[in-house]
Amino acid sequence: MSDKVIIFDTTLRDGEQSPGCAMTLAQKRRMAKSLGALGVDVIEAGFAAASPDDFNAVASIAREVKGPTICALARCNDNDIREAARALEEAEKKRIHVFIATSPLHREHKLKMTKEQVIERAINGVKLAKSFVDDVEFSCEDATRTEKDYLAQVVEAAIEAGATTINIPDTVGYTTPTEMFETIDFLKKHVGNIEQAIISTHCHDDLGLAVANSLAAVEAGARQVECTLNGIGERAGNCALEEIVMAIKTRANHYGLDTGVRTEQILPSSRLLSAITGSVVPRNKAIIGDNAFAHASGIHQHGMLSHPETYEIMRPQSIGRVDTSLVLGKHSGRHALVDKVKELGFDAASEDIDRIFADFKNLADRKKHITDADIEALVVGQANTGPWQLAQMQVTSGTGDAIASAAVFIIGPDGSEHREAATGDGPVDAAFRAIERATGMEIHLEGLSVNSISEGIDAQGEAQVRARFAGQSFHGRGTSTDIVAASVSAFMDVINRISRQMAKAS
Ligand SMILES: CC(=O)SCCNC(=O)CCNC(=O)[C@H](O)C(C)(C)COP(=O)(O)OP(=O)(O)OC[C@H]1O[C@@H](n2cnc3c(N)ncnc32)[C@H](O)[C@@H]1OP(=O)(O)O
Ligand SMILES: CC(C)C(=O)C(=O)O
Repeated sequence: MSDKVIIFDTTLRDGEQSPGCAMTLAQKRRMAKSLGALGVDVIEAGFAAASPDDFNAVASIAREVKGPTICALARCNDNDIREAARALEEAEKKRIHVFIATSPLHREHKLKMTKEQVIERAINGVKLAKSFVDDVEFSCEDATRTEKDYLAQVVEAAIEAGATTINIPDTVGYTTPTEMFETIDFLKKHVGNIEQAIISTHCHDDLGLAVANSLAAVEAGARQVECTLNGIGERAGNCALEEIVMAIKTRANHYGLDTGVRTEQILPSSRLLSAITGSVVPRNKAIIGDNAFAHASGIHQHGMLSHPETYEIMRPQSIGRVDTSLVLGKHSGRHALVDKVKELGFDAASEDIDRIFADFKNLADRKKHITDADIEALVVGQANTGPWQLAQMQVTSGTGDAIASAAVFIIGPDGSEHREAATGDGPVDAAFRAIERATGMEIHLEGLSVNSISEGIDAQGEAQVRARFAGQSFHGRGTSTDIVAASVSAFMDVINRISRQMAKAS
């Protein structure tokens, strides 16, 4: 049996079936290219018969995305299969995926078909698909609630009719890892021609078991896993691509298997999907959540500083993240604090670490987010203000042809008054330019993010600015109920940190 697990991505088909995740044609094409770069083996591009837009999405992905096999889903009905074949015409490598439900519930209440009628529809569907393409996948929808003997009969008939991949979906996320293992094992033992097809699995996450069930199927001999980026999909979602891929990679010592995924592309692809669908990844989400490689407690931070493997089973770079983050807060200890003091450019050996640590603990008890500027203020023993003061600011912006502009009035370190104005791509850009003019500092902006730190229409926004000046990195933070004011305050924070550093060095 091969030791490669085929990664079948269904973000654009099952993923799009999650409420709120509908994508436009252009967004699907962009996502498909990203999936190609990620190195998935199969992209299920859509359900061609569902709508003209779905048809066009499958057709354009088939035309444009080279590398992965492009797949289209179809019911066991002539029109769906013909539409799938037509949409796939220009694909370099193509697959038609036909399915029909096999469980008693679906047969009796939904399809209103007998066992024999379902088998007949499955055979006819696979044969028709086979008349268009060599690569035919057949799925027994709701397989995990289907009588095992009957499931084996359907699978055998589908392979006999020409299916080259047999998918065993846990359509409603009902099964358990042990049951999934037993189901695949049963099929291997009771389907005479099973060796002629690749066994696949497609698990939903209704009980939070999609990845565990997929891994159990793989342990039993499945060599294709169907999954979606960020785990999006019907209801609670599908098996998350990033989780299954990293589980197989990280526990290669256990599974002895591999995928062809370029894992360092996981985070960029995941972020693209979030941006496109607008669905935010929870902070604690495995692999891709903001906290997945963040450490906040002192004992863990000390371990991480001593050896990253103490508390990390994967390196953040392996999924495309720049680095681990040690987040300073009320649970941090002295080791992490000293590390941060050094990172900020101070000579920790000559600082009064006992005093700084005591002040830090006091501050952390009162403040949720401790920033670099806070630590710097603790080290230099001064409040995090000045020497530049923003006395006044006015911005204008609008839509269409309106030009964003800003005027600032800034008091310099020696009490001098600086009034400047500038235009920009938006009010924030205009304000930053005006501040640069007023202070005479040219800042290379590397990033700006604004997050809400409280709830409601009067929520506080927290802006974080990352910038470079004279080859050094600086961070600034600002808060306000006005996001332009928060951004400007963060930029002023950067200006002041640079000035303080320059004053100290001179
Ligand atoms: C588990 C899964 O994720 S399966 C994929 C689910 N995805 C989707 O449904 C998204 C795309 N679907 C659609 O756009 C629409 O449902 C369409 C265009 C496919 C069909 O629309 P309609 O013809 O209006 O049918 P509707 O969706 O209301 O009902 C489904 C019909 O397909 C039949 N059907 C369902 N599954 C299958 C199947 N695998 N093979 C054959 N027939 C099937 C149902 O019995 C029902 O038939 P009926 O109209 O004769 O009663
Ligand atoms: C069509 C099949 C594979 C499916 O999406 C499911 O059963 O969940």
